[in-house]
Amino acid sequence: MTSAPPDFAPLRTERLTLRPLRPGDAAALHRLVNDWEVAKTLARVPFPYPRALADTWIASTWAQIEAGEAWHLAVIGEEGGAEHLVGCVGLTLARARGRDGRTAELGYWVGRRFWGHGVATEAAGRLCRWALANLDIAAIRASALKDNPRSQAVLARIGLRPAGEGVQTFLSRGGPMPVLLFEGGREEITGDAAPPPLADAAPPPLADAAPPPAADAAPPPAADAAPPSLGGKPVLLVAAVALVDADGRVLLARRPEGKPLAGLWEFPGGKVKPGETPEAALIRELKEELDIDVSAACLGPFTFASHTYEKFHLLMPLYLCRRWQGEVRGVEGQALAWVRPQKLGGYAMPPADKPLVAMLRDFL
Ligand SMILES: Nc1nc2c([nH]c(=O)n2[C@H]2C[C@H](O)[C@@H](COP(=O)(O)OP(=O)(O)OP(=O)(O)O)O2)c(=O)[nH]1
Repeated sequence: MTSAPPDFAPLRTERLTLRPLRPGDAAALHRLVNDWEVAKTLARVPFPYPRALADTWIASTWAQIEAGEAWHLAVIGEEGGAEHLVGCVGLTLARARGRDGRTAELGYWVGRRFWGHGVATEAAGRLCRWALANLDIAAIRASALKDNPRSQAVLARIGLRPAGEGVQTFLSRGGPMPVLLFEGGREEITGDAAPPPLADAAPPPLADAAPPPAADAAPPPAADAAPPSLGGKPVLLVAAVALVDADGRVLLARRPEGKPLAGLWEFPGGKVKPGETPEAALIRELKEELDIDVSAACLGPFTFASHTYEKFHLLMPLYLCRRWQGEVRGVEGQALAWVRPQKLGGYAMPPADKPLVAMLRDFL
């Protein structure tokens, strides 16, 4: 069994820290969970809860994090400058793949004296968003006892939706109990079925912001001309690139937690700012995001995406680039993957990218 704490950077929320459990948490954990009001809501917790079980369980959570099987974390709050254990939250990878990919099972409990403050929603929501952005999962499942409306409300607030009923064995209750099942995908939980264009990305002009007057130029648009829109939605112009290395592999970058569509893999790039050309935007983005220098001459127009999201219409020229200067690195801490064209389909990507992947596979 693992004897060193797992390598896991704590997750923070406004009021809480989620970090691996420590041996020193065992006494507080035992005190909080060896409470009938808490234990009776939990399937895998016996009651009474033996003190020694706290030590064994903490050690087993380390091994599970190291193995990439489950992430059970201590929820730590602060009171009067001192840290204290408030509860636990965990996600366990399901063995079987669901329809859209792997799923993880969510569980949590909060010590009775911390009830009623939104702790479970804050901690479980944070862990779910982290997991969707960093693990290879497409959905999260959970269950709550039929007679536990508080927990059902927490799951609904995180974005999980009812998914039927079931029966589960509860150690604490000594037998099978009826439960309600819940499930949520990336869109429900991260709330970005449709990433809104950010304020600074308000529909960029498709031409230069202030074209120099020229004698033979076409007449400027009337001052009250509507901003570019397609199908009644503002246009979001994004420039992206398929960087191809000497082995013919394509670079994908993972959208980090906090951004719309977090956890999906994309072609590096970003929004074209007012007054920029797509090439200039890409050169800037590649420096900012990957620390490489690319010249416009090395950006070959390849194809484009035209996709209607709920709040905007995305127009995204995709360039091909085989030459750049510098070592590619994820400056913003984003995960990167060099992927063989035939394997691109195995990466969850934004809906707009699906046709691009098929074209790249055929072309490369
Ligand atoms: N870069 C990139 N964006 C994509 C792809 N597919 C896709 O739908 N998009 C969408 C997601 C976003 O709504 C938008 C890109 O916006 P972004 O927020 O990543 O742009 P940015 O890098 O300028 O971000 P920021 O500085 O404003 O945070 O385009 C893709 O393959 N690459």
